[in-house]
Amino acid sequence: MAATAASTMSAAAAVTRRINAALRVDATSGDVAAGADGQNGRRSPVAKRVNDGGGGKDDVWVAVDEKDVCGARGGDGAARPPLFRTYKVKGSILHPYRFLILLRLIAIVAFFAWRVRHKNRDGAWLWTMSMVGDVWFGFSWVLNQLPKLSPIKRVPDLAALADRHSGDLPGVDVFVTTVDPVDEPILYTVNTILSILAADYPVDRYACYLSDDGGTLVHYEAMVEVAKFAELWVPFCRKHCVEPRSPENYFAMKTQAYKGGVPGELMSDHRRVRREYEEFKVRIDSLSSTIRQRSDVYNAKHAGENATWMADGTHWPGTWFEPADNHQRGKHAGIVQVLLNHPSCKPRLGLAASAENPVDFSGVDVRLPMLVYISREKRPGYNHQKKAGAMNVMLRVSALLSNAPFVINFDGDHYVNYSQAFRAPIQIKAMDIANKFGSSTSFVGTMLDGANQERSITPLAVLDESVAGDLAALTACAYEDGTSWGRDVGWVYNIATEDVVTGFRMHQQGWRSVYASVEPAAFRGTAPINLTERLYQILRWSGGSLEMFFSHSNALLAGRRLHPLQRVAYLNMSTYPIVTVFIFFYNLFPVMWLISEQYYIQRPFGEYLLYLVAVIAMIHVIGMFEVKWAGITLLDWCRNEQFYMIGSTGVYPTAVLYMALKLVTGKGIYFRLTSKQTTASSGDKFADLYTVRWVPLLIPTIVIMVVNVAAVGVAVGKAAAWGPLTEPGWLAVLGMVFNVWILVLLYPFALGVMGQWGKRPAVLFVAMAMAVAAVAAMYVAFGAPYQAELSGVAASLGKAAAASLTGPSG
Ligand SMILES: O=c1ccn([C@@H]2O[C@H](COP(=O)(O)OP(=O)(O)O[C@H]3O[C@H](CO)[C@@H](O)[C@H](O)[C@H]3O)[C@@H](O)[C@H]2O)c(=O)[nH]1
Ligand SMILES: [Mn+2]
Repeated sequence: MAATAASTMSAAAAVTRRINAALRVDATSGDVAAGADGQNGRRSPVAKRVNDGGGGKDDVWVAVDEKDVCGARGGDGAARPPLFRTYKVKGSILHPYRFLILLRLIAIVAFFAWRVRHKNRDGAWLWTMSMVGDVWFGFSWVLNQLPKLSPIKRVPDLAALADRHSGDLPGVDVFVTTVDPVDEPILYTVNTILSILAADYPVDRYACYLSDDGGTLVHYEAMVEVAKFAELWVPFCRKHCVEPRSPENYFAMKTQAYKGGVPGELMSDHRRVRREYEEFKVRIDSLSSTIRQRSDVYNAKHAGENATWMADGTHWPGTWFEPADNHQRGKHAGIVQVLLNHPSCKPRLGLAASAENPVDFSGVDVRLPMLVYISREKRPGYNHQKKAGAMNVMLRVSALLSNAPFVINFDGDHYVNYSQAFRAPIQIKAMDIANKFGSSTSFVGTMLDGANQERSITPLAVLDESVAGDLAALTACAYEDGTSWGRDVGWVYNIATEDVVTGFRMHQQGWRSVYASVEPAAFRGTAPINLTERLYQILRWSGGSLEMFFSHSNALLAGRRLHPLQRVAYLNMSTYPIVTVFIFFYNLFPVMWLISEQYYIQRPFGEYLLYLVAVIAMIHVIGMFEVKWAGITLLDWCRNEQFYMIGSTGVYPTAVLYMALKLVTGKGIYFRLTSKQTTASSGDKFADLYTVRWVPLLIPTIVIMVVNVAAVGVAVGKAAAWGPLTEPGWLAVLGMVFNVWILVLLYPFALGVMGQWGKRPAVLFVAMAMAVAAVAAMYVAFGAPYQAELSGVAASLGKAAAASLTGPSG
């Protein structure tokens, strides 16, 4: 059942992170695009586009009839389309899927019963260990499978909301975090901010905050540049309804259907804006050297100084290029700068085309939303709590400046991919209100307005002295001393995955979450393509998950407000790495077989094999069903399987080891920031893929690869020594299938550690073939005669094959 479990969990892993995503409080990951054809009677142009965009999936999803749920009647008595629709997987797919799950459950139980009845006498310890592993495999599979029994998604009709509640959309505070202009390339962050500033949401109802944990002047001045460039970019987006509104991604796109109102002007406007964007990028790129040069000039005038200077000729309060006291990483003052103040409530139209303004904005609202730069104070001796600490500072500062009832969070490398995305969660909230209080449009409107009234503070026109003092206090490290921040208030501290735990706390308190999907995908982000970087990232995630299990945020300890299936999902989320310890040892099992041929995991072998094949086949068929509605391709799924095997041979067992050490020694895990690139300016966007950084984390997987290549070699040797048609011969070949399977799963890893050579996979195949041939030859020359002599040909070969079959099957 080892093999079963491996694949059980491969499917599990794919979904684990997805579960995580669905449970996140921040909207950044809470959305996966999988459009469905809304069968609403009425379709506005936007709705139509949305539906067409996601077309072709209605062979999987059917709308749930919600008449009585959402009361499709407006206050005026006229029938209205619902604000969003709920879809479930249609019966002809769902029923066989559930039936298979039941069947597999029965098969597993039968398998356990059979194994218990056929206890191994020799090698009892091996048998016992593998039983423990199998029980855990089965249990974790159930944890993973249960929450997926009834897939549901909700698709908001954004146009319906625009029609009914556009006047009373509530306030939203948008938080962006960044740390380092190099590790997290500043170009990403700049695009994140621009995509937010250009979002299709009432400009006077949202504000954008950037938290810069590096406290660098480069980031601050980049935001000054962004505020300037936004005056062109945002009205351009509005005028031509472009998507997506992150310029880098927009300009990288091929042609698309025009959605704006003045197609005739697109060409020239596009050309103009593109040129401006290129110049803007050059300025962003050279910020670092511009600031250095400026600082050199000022420092020359002030003998003995080595400061970093702002454009206005004053010292930058944050970190300096040349670290100095109070101006270095981890030790500098707090900074809050409002770069764009809150706009007026009335639209302000732009200027007609002229010599200075080549782009005609005469019919376009040119207001921009509020933009604030924050760098919290840093002092030695404080645990700054990474992103969670930054988020909590933003919560406080925004409470003073805009105090919106809703927040959305982006990492510095995420962006808004669909400009209407901010409306979707609001829409679902509106629906929620309608379900509770009835669906009179104007009444729901006042309720949403009510939510907005929580904005008790009128936006500040100017930041006077007293506000500046308050802001300084709110960004100070000492502010949270002796308070509940990080425990019962705000983002949760002392955990590597603050997002998951914060979401968990909210669910625990009775907050409900909804899985909404829009087409095109609402938000997008980047993932590291460098192998080492990616492994460290999933090490942080899996380590954080285990920490969660061994903290008071354990799902078993949550109160009754947590939905039972949510509890199961969180249990799965916080225990998923454990199973890989068993997978790891199963993968190493061929070692036994190389040393000696005396080991069995289970007898009688034929039946054991039959059970294995059955449960493995079933898990894959179940996975195929999930692929159907997950909106991923078969290739995506295969890649997921591969990456899961890579993670479970090195990273996840390491996370378990770390956790065990932490429990014993009380020392936590140091988790580092995911570096987004190593080759900052090398033009080749795949350069990172071919950079190997040797770290101990790579070793376990390499060992497993070597062991399995050797096992293949021995199997080939056996087949050659005894002839492939003899019983020992074909058993050896059969056993090899499992080793090859492991190697296929680890193939991307092998390419990854080859670095530049990875561009030529043929090299890998040749090297593998040579290694296999060498081991086979060695076996024929030394191994076969020795073993034949030692234990008698027939007996030994039967067992050897058994070991090779069970060994790698994890
Ligand atoms: O001291 C710090 C460290 C990190 N960050 C920010 O936190 C975000 C996430 O950090 P990153 O290293 O990029 O982690 P990822 O694994 O890519 O991020 C995922 O996983 C994290 C931990 O679960 C979540 O916080 C993120 O939202 C989620 O996107 C980035 O915007 C960072 O700028 C800070 O603001 N301050
Ligand atoms: Mn990230």
